Amino acid sequence: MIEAVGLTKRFGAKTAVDQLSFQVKPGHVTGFLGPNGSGKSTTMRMVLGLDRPTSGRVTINGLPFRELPNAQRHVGALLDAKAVHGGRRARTHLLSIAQLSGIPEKRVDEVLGVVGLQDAARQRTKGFSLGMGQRLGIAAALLGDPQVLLFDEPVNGLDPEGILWVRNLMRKLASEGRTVFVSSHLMSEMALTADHLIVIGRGRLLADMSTQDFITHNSAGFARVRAAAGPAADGSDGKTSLATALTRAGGRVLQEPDGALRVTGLELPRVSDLAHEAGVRLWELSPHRASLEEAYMRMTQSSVEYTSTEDPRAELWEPEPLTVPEWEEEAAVTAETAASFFAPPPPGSGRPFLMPGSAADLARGSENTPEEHR
Ligand SMILES: Nc1ncnc2c1ncn2[C@@H]1O[C@H](COP(=O)(O)OP(=O)(O)OP(=O)(O)O)[C@@H](O)[C@H]1O
Repeated sequence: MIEAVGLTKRFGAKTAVDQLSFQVKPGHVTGFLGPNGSGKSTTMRMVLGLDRPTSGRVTINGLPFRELPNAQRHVGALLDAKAVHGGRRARTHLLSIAQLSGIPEKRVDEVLGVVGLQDAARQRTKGFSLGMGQRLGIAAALLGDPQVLLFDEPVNGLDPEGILWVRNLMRKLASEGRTVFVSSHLMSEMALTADHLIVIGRGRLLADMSTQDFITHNSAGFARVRAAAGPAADGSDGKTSLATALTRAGGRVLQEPDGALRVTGLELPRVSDLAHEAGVRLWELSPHRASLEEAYMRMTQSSVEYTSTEDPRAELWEPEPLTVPEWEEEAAVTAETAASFFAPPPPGSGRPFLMPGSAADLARGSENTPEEHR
């Protein structure tokens, strides 16, 4: 088991990892998720004794990595697949690691076979593709047949077949009772691979729960409804009349980019009845589930360190003025609205974790401002 308690790492004024506490248990694939720069690699480096924590501690089976007897035989890791001498052949690279750790030569050929590089064994690694490099890194991690495995972005550069292979390999390693800790920023991939998720943003813990619980807590149901173009029966704008009727009936209404409305808090038949009563014809009424990827993006959005700006194209075009109907403001500003869509708590159990930057946090005042999560 890997255990972090109050783990913190500062680089000068930069706090890369901030009071992280979590456990990674054997027999499971634990996904470690977070946006670019959120502190995943730094955390993994501290687990492996490559960076020293500023405060707090992290142990593997109760001991810091550096105090583990014959650590290389118990812990395998893929951190940076490019950290290989380009002039070396793949087999020679693995053989040198094996010899340093007292691992028999036969094992080198075994792992080359496991990762599908047997035919490239005698090629120099500088000619390797990104995907081949990843496979070689995974082979190195498997050399000592370790009980604890860490993989930093193992599917980087792999084709779909390679991604599927890594997914199955992680699951197989966990099913053998090993501790498997895998970092990624791809929520969709982790949802398929990991049983448990640890999500961080700006070095802080955002979620630590089973993948199933994460899905249940974060993929909210909603209805998509689209008013027919043109005026309603009373001559008013159909979409506005519909949104007003839905909001008055207790629904929460948000505008979709394509002009449809996203409604939570009302059953589909009720939406249909309300549209009928308002004299609005519908072109669409359908049930939907917010995707896990979307929930993850919402959760981590205020923790994203590197964000792009719009390309103004040197003022070659004028942005269109934005008109916000009255009902939209009413629906969008309540804390309940955002909280219920972004992170619906399970019935009777309260909120599972904080959603930095959500309207709910803002409504609570300075207690959880986005600034605090930096
Ligand atoms: N040696 C270092 N010196 C200074 N700052 C560092 C150092 N290593 C990491 N950082 C900073 O710490 C923060 C966390 O970086 P880290 O590489 O751990 O994030 P990450 O989640 O692994 O990102 P990515 O998904 O892009 O790989 C970043 O802001 C990074 O610039």
